[in-house]
Parts: sequence; structure tokens; C-alpha cells
Amino acid sequence: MGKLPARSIFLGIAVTATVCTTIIALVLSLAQHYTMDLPNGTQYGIVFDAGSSHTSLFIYKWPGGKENNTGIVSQMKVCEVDGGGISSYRQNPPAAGQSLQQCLDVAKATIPVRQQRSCPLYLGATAGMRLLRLQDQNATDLIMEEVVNTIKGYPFDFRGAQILSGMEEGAYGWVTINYILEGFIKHTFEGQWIQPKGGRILGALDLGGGSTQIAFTPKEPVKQPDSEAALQLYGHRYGVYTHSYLCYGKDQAMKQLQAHLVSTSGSSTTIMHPCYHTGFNLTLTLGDLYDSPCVSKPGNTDPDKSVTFSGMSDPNQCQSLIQKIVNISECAYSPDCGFNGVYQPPVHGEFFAFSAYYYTFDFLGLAPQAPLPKVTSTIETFCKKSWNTILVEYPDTKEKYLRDYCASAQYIMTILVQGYKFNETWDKIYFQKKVADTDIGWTLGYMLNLTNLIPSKHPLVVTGVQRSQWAAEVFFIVFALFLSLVMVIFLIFWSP
Ligand SMILES: Nc1ncnc2c1ncn2[C@@H]1O[C@H](COP(=O)(O)OP(=O)(O)O)[C@@H](O)[C@H]1O
Ligand SMILES: [Ca+2]
Repeated sequence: MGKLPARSIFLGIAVTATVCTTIIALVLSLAQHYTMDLPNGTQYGIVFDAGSSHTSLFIYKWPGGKENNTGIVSQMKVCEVDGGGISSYRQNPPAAGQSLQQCLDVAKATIPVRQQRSCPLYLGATAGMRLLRLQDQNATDLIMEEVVNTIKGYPFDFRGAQILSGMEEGAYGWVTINYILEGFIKHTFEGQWIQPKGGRILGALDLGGGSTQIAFTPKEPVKQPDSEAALQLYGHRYGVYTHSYLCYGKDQAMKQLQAHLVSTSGSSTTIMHPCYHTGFNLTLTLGDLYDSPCVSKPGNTDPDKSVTFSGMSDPNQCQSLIQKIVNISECAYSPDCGFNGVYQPPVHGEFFAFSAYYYTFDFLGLAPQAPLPKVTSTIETFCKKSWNTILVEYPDTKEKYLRDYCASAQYIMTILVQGYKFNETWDKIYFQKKVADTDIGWTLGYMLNLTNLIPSKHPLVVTGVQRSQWAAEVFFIVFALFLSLVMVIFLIFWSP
């Protein structure tokens, strides 16, 4: 009887001690991991995208203290401003400021009060304001002043309103995509920063209303320094080729088509338009037609004179008309050109095509990666329909978009296939609006850059524990378990 309690006591003490040590080690290890990972509350950032046709406000959020991880900033809310883009307020600049109030109120109601003063807010204007600046510097300055005054009336950390250059617009779209897809870098479980294998870096294709941008990392280094955005992100240098074609956004391209038709129609007031549907008529004053620096007004134009465009539903002639405004033959860097003689290295890798690229393809019911023959046949069938059929088939679509889908789809095909030369590589383009619930566009990349949310060097490991520390902890736990097993076996078979 004397031996058994002694052995049981030993056995009990050994097992309890080992289990306790193991649990304590595990708890300490996890506690350390989690306390270092604990967010310092959610942080917020706001960006106004003041586009040529429309303004949107994006609210982003991220867990404080974790901002160095890619993919951690996500879109929380988007607010659509009523009315046109800020450049449309040329005759009434204060109204440009007022137009932003409703979305600023939404932002105020969305972001917790104690976080508002530390919430950075930016406004970036794109091609609409770049075009207005070419026409009327004074009106441009007044509009920018008015939007600044309105924003300053709100309790956010306003960091400025800017007109982005085309290069910036292209490059920030590229940053956004690759940031969301974590193409740059990944933070591993062991606390290491790695360049993901295969380095899936995507290109960006943005079709706005006033301009269109292409941005990608070419296979060979960029040969024209002024076409390259050199970005230093997470200790890695990216040579991003980017070009913005001003006047080649969807709306300005449509205007160029109309102006070309007028210029070749003599003095007639009814002009056949091959890209519009039969039965559709659009009447414009010449003042409206020539209100943009993208079209040149003939000397003797009477701005009050009207012209009527009458649809023909003729996709072949529409294609020929588009070729008149997109020059695909001239190239001083042969064969390295986009269109209009612009230098462009061969397209390389996969691409996301967003904004009006996406809207147009989505409207036509095309899948994000529809094969080229399917795309061309869908566009042709659609363009041949009469306006009456279109109105019956799409009763809920706004007419201002509906009338242009045929022309814009054909325009898209011309610039992608013949312009940028995605003939062999068509299947590398994804027509996409969002990734991980975040809209694709330049705004996120712009905010990440201006808020220093992407370090240029490899970030320090601020979350988690070091690999060596993990190894030591795992070793200790395994060793403790092994020791306990040895003791248990020893005590079971021990019989002094
Ligand atoms: N639902 C839609 N269908 C078709 N086109 C659309 C739709 N929504 C927006 N767009 C188009 O997308 C483009 C957006 O451009 P925008 O960002 O305003 O100009 P930019 O980027 O050139 O300053 C415009 O041409 C607009 O007409
Ligand atoms: Ca845009």
C-alpha cells in the first residue's frame, strides 16, 4: 500500500506540472502574438473622385497599427454626388462646392465622431478639369477654390484638392489593383515579408469620359523615361509604363466622332451617324458640339445653329468612322506604339479593364473574360438593332448611356485590339469593376500613396513574433511533452 500512493503522487505531479507548463507556454506565446496584433481601433480615409462626368466619394477603413500589410485597407462606403462632374460648373463655380455637401454629410454620419478629425480627406480631379484648364484657367481655379471651401467646413483632416496628371491617374489605378490583389508582397504566418511566387502583377486599363489610361509593367525596361512611373514599394522597384490619352475617354471620343461627321457633311443639318441605332435622332447646337478642346471648331461656326444626327445601325461604317479618330498606322518607335503614334512597349501580363470598359461589357451581358469571337459577334448583333427594339429590350437603362453603347463598344475594341494590340493576348484582359468589395480605380492607390500607407522599404515586422522566437517556443513545447511522456513511462514501470 505504501508504494502505490507515492508513485501516484509522483505521476500526478509530473503530469500536472508538464500540462501546466505547456499550457502556460502556449498562452504566453498566443498572448504575445495577439497583443502585438491588436488593432488600435479602426482608421478611416476619404477620397473624392472628381471625374469628368461624375463625382464619387469613397470611404476607406483599415485596422490601426496594421497599415503596412497589403490588402488591409478596404472600401467601407461609396457616395455618388448628384449632378455632373465639377468641371460642368464653369458658369456657376459655387454650385460645384455645394454639390459635394450631401456626400460630405454621409461621410460625417458614417465615420465615428472621435475619428473624424484624424480622418485624411483628399479630392482628386481628372480629365474634365484637365480639359477645362486648357480652355479656361480662371474658371478652373474658381471651381477648385469652391470645392476646397466647402470641404473645409467639415470636421475632417483635409489634405488638399488636386488635378491629377494623366500619368498619376494611370499609375494610381495600377497601384490600387496590385495592392488589393496583394501582388506586391505578403505577410506570412511566421512574420516574414515575401514577394509572392510568380509575382502576379496586373496591368490597369481605365476608360473615363475625358481620358483613357493604360498602365503595366513591360517585359523589357521602358525606353522612354517620360512614359515611366518609377515606384518604390516594399523595397522593390517597379518600372510602370503608363500613358493617358487626353480626349480619348468615352464621352470625348463620341464627341470627336460627331465633329468628324459634321466636318465631312458640308452644310447639311441632318447627318447620318452609323454608330447610332436606326430611328434614333439627336439634335445638338454647334455651340454644344464644339464646347471642348478635343474638337476644333471651324472658323465660321454659328454656335446657335443645330445639327441632327440620325442613326443608321451600321457596324461596318461605324468601325470605319472610329478609325478616323484613332490613328493606328503612324509609329515613330515601330513596332512599339499604342495609337496616335504614342510610344508603348508590347503589352505584358494580365490586365483589369474597369470604369467605362466594364460598364459597356457588363451592359452587353459579356462575361469578364468573354472570348474575342463572342465579343465581336455580340457587339455586331447589338449595333444592328433598331432604336425601338433597344428601348423595348432595355426600358430601365438611362438614355444618355443607351444611345452610346454600340459606339463605345466598337471604340473599345478598336483601342484594345488595334491600338494597344491585345490581338494575341485578348484573353489576358478581365473586365472587372470590383475586387474584394473595393472599386477598382485610382482613388485607393492615391490615398495609399499620399498617406504613406505603403512603405518604400521593407516594413519592420510590427505584428506577430519573429520566426526564431516561434521556433524556440515550438521546441520548448515539444520538449516539455516529450519529457512528460518519458516521466509517465518511467513511473508506470518503476517498481523499486
Ligand atoms: N452605367 C454606365 N454605363 C455606361 N457608361 C457609364 C456608366 N456609368 C458611368 N459611365 C461612363 O464612365 C465614364 C466615367 O468617366 P469619369 O470618371 O467621369 O471621367 P474621367 O475619368 O475621364 O475624368 C464616363 O464616360 C461615363 O459616361
Ligand atoms: Ca475616372
